[in-house]
Amino acid sequence: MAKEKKTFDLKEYPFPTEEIPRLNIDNPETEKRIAAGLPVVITDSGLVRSALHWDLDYLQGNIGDGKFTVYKSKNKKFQYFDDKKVDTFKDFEKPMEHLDLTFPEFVKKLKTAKPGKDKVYLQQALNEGVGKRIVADFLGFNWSWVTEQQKKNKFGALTSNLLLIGMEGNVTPAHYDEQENFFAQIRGYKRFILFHPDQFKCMYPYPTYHPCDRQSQVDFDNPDYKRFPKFKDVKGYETVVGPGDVLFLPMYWWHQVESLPDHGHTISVTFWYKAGPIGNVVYPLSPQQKVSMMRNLEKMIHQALNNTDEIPEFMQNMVLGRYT
Ligand SMILES: O=C(O)C(=O)C[C@H](CCCc1ccccc1)C(=O)O
Ligand SMILES: [Zn+2]
Repeated sequence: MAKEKKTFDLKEYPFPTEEIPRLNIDNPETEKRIAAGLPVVITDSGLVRSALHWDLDYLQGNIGDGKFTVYKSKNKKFQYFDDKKVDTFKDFEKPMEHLDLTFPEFVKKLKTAKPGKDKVYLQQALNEGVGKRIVADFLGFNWSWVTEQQKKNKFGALTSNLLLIGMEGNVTPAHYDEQENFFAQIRGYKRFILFHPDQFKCMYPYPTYHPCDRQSQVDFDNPDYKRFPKFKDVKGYETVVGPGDVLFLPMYWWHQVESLPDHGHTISVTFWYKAGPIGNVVYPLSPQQKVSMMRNLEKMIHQALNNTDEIPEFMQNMVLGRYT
């Protein structure tokens, strides 16, 4: 008997979305979608079968007594920013605070946070510093399947497994990553809203030299349609992943991630892979290739002018009235 479809009371956004297919690992369609660079929720993969018992107590007792990267935000949004680019933007206001806490310190903050007060989000790459039972759980992941997918789809090297422990209601605002990602959900429920890379014109990312490079400037909770008029035309895909689900999140696909309110804290692990070799170029270029090209051109102009203040006028002089 098929599992009854779980339904959730989800916040409405001002754009249409379609459901991302949920397919069993043995369904031939699943590998077809991965090969086509399309998102898919893979059920029954057992990818993180050895971690499904993880909860705060178990992790606190076994993850080790090192420090963990924890972000603190005054609101529910945890917008990533690149520390290395902060000083090129004098008036940049950090959207969240970076703390280094022991696991017990993190758990205490998570458990004593008052609603609407500071929220916290642990985001730490799993490395050899963890306790031996966590190492054993990590070795118990379904590495044969995920490594087979890496090879079949000619992904590059595995770069990191990020452990994510978020409070209910935490939001990672819309952004894209330059890596392929198998996102494994261990505990709690996360809503993913995705947009195809060809929606770049509706998402208005920050400039590449900005600390929030790769992040959309549009606030989904209060879109500024004057500055970002094409956001009105955006269309997305969405799903809610629960324990044991794995979302294949293809490189350059935009995504916003929300730990469902009122469903408790969430625990997830990412499997990020570098892009594979480019191979021969086929025309017309794909949206992903065009985004990569735009990034390279922006970086070249930034380097050549060697002055961020001159970039807007330079770019506008090149395009306005000539290509518009
Ligand atoms: O797995 C993904 O790609 C996600 O976006 C998951 C997201 C947290 C990601 C944090 C982050 C964003 C950008 C750079 C480095 C780290 C969540 O689950 O809240
Ligand atoms: Zn991401």
